[in-house]
Amino acid sequence: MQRRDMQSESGPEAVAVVGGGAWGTALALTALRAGRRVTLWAREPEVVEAIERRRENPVFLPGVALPESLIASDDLAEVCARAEAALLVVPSQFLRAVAEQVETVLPRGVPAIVCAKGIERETGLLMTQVVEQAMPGRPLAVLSGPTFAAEVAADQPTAVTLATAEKDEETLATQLAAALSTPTFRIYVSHDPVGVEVGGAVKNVIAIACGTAQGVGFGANTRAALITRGLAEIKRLAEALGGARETVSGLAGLGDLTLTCSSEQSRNFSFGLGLGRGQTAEALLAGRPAVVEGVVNAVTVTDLARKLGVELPICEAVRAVVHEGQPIPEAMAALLRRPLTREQVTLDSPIAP
Ligand SMILES: NC(=O)c1ccc[n+]([C@@H]2O[C@H](COP(=O)([O-])OP(=O)(O)OC[C@H]3O[C@@H](n4cnc5c(N)ncnc54)[C@H](O)[C@@H]3O)[C@@H](O)[C@H]2O)c1
Ligand SMILES: O=P(O)(O)OC[C@H](O)CO
Repeated sequence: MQRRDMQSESGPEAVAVVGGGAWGTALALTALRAGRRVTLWAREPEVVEAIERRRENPVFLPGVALPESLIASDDLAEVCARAEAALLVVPSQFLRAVAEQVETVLPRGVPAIVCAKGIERETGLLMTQVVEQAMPGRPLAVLSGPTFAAEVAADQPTAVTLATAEKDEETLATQLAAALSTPTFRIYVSHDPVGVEVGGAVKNVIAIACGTAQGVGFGANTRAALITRGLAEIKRLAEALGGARETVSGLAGLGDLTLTCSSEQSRNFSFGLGLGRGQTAEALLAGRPAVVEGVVNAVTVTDLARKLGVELPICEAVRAVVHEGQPIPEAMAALLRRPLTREQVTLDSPIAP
């Protein structure tokens, strides 16, 4: 593919960020740094009030100073009225309901960019498929990759993937990438939303497995095995859904998997760590405002894989431990008892520089 000068594309000036959690707040800050006018919708009036009065989101992203130019509101219509692009940044299981509301107030033809990571429980649909139903006919993209909100907010160098749903949406993808990139937030363009989204959903579940392994006292060997075999699970599911294995080797697959599986900053990894140390899932989740997507996605990805006849043994083990009460040693023994098999590693096609 020919390389294009993305800076020359003109994109949206006004951006609505729908979702005032950690990631929505960090993305709002990034869009401001990229020179956009940004409005942020938060569901909780106390979050809106704290941003407007104290210039901070103490509930979801404490300690990060937010500039005066960030306009926050709990009125979705006000936030979306003049937007030229909308970032949808609510947890996966709430995305449909929120997208349906956004559809009623976002001007026609304005693109929606999905920033949630997961699969919908009731339908088994990917997030862009959910939004296609909730906001029919909208130009659509998905943004994903290795991004801890706090590090993005701190302006640390970060790279992500932005994929458009339609192959012929090259202009949309490049415009959005140019509009939201900063000197430290580097957006690569892809045309494989399926590969991008499967990576984002499944890595959360594998991160729970890695945290659990560390929690019970296993070290680097076990983590490397889980990451590598977890990547194989992502590739199998992505391919079964029509995605490309090359995408899974990229930022939204291997990149995000490596990040989330290796750091206690990850909510999913630290949830697993707690499980491995003997805490219950209920106790670990009680009273926390932040989402641990891998908990529900352990069910959604395995339900989907079972329907498609795809084997995801690590995700199944996480589901059994978190949702079915299987003791961790039993789940680990079952994984290790699986028949020995050939390691099927096919080379990806050459990648453009
Ligand atoms: N935090 C990160 O570092 C990060 C990075 C990349 C992607 N993501 C993804 O972004 C999405 C949002 O995560 P986050 O980290 O911003 O959330 P968060 O854990 O910081 O906050 C929880 C969010 O859920 C919202 N919420 C709670 N109940 C709701 C309801 N009934 N309806 C609608 N919204 C409701 C809250 O308003 C809040 O915005 C998730 O899919 C997550 O995987 C997060
Ligand atoms: O904290 P986690 O585990 O939800 O991960 C956050 C982001 O998805 C990392 O890319």
